[in-house]
Amino acid sequence: MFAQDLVLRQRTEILHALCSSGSPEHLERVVDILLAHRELLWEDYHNIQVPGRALYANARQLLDLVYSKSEDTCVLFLSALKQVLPEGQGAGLSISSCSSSLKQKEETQSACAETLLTRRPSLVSKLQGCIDGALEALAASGHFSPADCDEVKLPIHTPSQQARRLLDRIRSKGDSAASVILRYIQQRPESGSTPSQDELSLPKEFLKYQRKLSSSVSAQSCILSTYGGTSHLFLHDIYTEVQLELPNNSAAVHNPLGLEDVVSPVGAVNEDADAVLVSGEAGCGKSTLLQRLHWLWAQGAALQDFRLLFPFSCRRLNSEQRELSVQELLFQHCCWPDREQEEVFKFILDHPHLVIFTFDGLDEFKQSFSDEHRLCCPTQRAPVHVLMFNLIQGSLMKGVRKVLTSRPEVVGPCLRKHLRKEIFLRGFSPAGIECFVRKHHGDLTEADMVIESLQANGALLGLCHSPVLCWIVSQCHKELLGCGEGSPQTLTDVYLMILQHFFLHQSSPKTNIGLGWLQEHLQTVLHLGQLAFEGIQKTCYIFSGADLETCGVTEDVFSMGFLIQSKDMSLTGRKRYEFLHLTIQCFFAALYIVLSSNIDRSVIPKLFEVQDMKNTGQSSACFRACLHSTDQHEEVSGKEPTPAERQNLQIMATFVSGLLSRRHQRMLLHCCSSGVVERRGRQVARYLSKRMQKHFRSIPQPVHGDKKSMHAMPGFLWLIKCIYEMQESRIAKDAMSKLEVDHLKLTYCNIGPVECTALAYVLQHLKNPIGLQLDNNSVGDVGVEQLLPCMHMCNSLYLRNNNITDEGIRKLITKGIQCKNFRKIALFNNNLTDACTEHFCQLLKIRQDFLSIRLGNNNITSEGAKKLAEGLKSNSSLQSLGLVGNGVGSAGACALSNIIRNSTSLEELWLSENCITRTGVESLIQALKHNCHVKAVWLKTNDLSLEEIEEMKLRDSRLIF
Ligand SMILES: Nc1ncnc2c1ncn2[C@@H]1O[C@H](COP(=O)(O)OP(=O)(O)OP(=O)(O)O)[C@@H](O)[C@H]1O
Repeated sequence: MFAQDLVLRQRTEILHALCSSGSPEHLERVVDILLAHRELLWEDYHNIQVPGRALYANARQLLDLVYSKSEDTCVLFLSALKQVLPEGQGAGLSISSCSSSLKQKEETQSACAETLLTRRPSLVSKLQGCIDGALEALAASGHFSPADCDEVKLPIHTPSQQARRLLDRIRSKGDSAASVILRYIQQRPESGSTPSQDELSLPKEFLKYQRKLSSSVSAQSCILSTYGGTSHLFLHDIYTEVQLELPNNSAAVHNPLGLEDVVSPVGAVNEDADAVLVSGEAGCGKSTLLQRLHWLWAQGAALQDFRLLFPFSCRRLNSEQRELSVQELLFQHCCWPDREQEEVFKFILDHPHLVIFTFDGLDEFKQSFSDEHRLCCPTQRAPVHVLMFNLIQGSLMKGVRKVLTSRPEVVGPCLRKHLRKEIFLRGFSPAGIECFVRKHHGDLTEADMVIESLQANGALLGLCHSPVLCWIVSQCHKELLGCGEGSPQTLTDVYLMILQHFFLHQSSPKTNIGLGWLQEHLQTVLHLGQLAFEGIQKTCYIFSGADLETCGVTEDVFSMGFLIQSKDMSLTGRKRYEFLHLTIQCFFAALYIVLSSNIDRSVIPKLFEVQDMKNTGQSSACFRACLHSTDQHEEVSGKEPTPAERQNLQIMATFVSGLLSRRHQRMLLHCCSSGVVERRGRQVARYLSKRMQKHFRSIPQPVHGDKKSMHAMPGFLWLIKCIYEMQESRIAKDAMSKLEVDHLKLTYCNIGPVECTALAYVLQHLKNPIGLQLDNNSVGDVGVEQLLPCMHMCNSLYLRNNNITDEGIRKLITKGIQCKNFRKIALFNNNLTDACTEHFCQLLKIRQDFLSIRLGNNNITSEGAKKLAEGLKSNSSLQSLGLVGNGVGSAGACALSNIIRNSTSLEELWLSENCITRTGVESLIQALKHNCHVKAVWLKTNDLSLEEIEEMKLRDSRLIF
């Protein structure tokens, strides 16, 4: 449905949403946005805001005007409405399409007055807190009379209305009054991202171009593409905060990063570089985060230091065959200036700090990043990859800020040295999952039921940290709620659910009951599968009509929702298509491998050799050549896969494992002979086992006397995820039977809840218990819960820096108490408070063989220390207690002293950085007099003077300052 229709049909609801509070604020904010985008003219504004007229009448006038203007105006109006209305209030309002055709409005304003208009929404909010100062500045410069000031300050106006009246009055005072107010805001210390000096003299053509680009970016970013196939949804309605972290996420744990921190100075490691990288796994929300930034910029709500934002999609840049200059790249791929191109471009070149580029999906780019081919001249033509790499490293257009997104594997040292900073995107937090589900479901009861069913299924909840999976699960809530015991456990289960969901929506419910639905749609699956499979082989994610035709994909497939029309900011006019999401393309490719009779026997083994490809290059060539009857043989077969391609192949292999698992074989038998299905299933099981054995053999032998320790090699996590997809304990047992290590180290491996599920699934089959070291990952409370099934195989568990809270500890310790092998735990730098010490107290009371508890860098106070002391009182085994960097203070130290006095096991107590004063240390000294077991008490960086330290050192050498 078109936006104009929606404005008409929803007139009553819109009027209610705008006016029911009785305040004109919503209406005025919508008008601000429309004015800023020049969708309303100044006369329109006066026709709407008639003083003394009823609010409803003003709102009706606005609706009439918007409706009578154009589809574009209605699109912007609806999106402004969504932006302005409080959460939930605009839930029922929707939009069906968003046209990106742009109009050029008559340009009459001079530069500063123009800035006041285009920045009206943000200026209204900035001026609210400083109306008096602004009026003083205008009065001092002679632009405002006392009567003007009184008029603005009328007590009936709210602060935001005063700000609007002030801006309205400045309009009639001319450009120099406008420049006074811009300068005033700029000079305020707290003004943040205010207009710079340059803005005061921005050329007219540049401003026009800026407006055109902004409207274009706004139209491109307002709707979320995953909802494009079957329904339309405003990004603003569904966008949910995601977790952003700096590489050393200790700062983020205590101080989460916000969206604007992507370009803020926080975490910058190389001030000379201009490129920021946002990295994260497939489907974790990188493109959506950029889309949100684009949208906020176009609305004047973020990144306002940048006057121009050029959004690029690497996926789309792949199809650019021509050599281009930078100017052509910007204007042809993003937005074309209607006049004075040279002048506009020159201005851009002269003011790089006003410009930001975004490059989405660096991993999808066909060429790997390289800085070998240098290019400095912005008018020189070059292949697009050369241009892009030179822009990123700053040899072209130095000073332009760049935001890149990519999957992590793809970022090599060559790119890394050009990065200002890297930010990890970790998908949704548990609260984010709930928030997303609530936004997705208008119906409260339905949302509650979905949340409840997720909470009852830890594996699925873990998967939902990935926004794309959270979207699938929400989309398929009916299937989810109806499946009872058999609710999805694996990635494959979730993708099968969305497949079934789209198919069921397509046909009559009766015909699809049972396992026959796949058979019914087999031809469609195979056609889409072939398209996906061939695409993956050629690094092709965008398809032409001809590609579709070659694979037999017909028009009726579009309405199902798997394929969407590709967004394109360039104006080629040709229709292109892409899968709803890259992971869906991988899933169809996997279905093709599993179901097609044209697939060569060697494809599955080759797929599982993907990890070796980078070493030999040979397997990849074979894999590429496996495709039956392809013309691209020669073109593609000799080339080594890029890290991103390798990752896609890994995702496909994961799906192939899941599809060929015994639990899904029955469904496949409706489409394939049992011989084929079983043979392929056996092949997968054999290869998984073989790969795992090979992996274990590569672990170096320990030096004599040392424990045998294994640091996970690349591919280990992928292999265990494949094993988990198979859901056959026999395979997990077989794979683990040969692992003989004492310590398994998986630090800095991007381990989240999903990986924890798979780890626990395989580790529970170990022959002997191990130390499991998972420091510096994103395990979180959900991940902790997923690890519980393998706790009995862990003699020590290291979970430093993993975003774990007291709730996670509650579950962990409740289980840990029952696991007799479990004796050591390290939880440095998590989000723990005194509440967790209650559980440790229990553990200490019950387990007289527990050896070490490390709780450094958390938020434990004297109360927590007292609880630990209570537990220690009846414990005779603990040797080491670490509380560095908490806040136990002297009261905490005194409580622990009471324990030290009688302890026969404690050897080391870590109390550095704990605000302990002389009183606390004195009490420790007294306790140590009665104890000869304790070897060291660490007390560095506490509240002690140098003299006190010198004196106390002499009193007991076991105190370490
Ligand atoms: N912050 C968010 N709020 C709401 N939904 C989101 C958010 N992030 C992602 N999604 C949902 O997840 C889908 C996939 O996200 P997105 O395409 O941004 O992931 P990605 O990391 O770019 O994936 P890939 O690396 O495969 O390109 C989106 O289409 C959307 O439905």
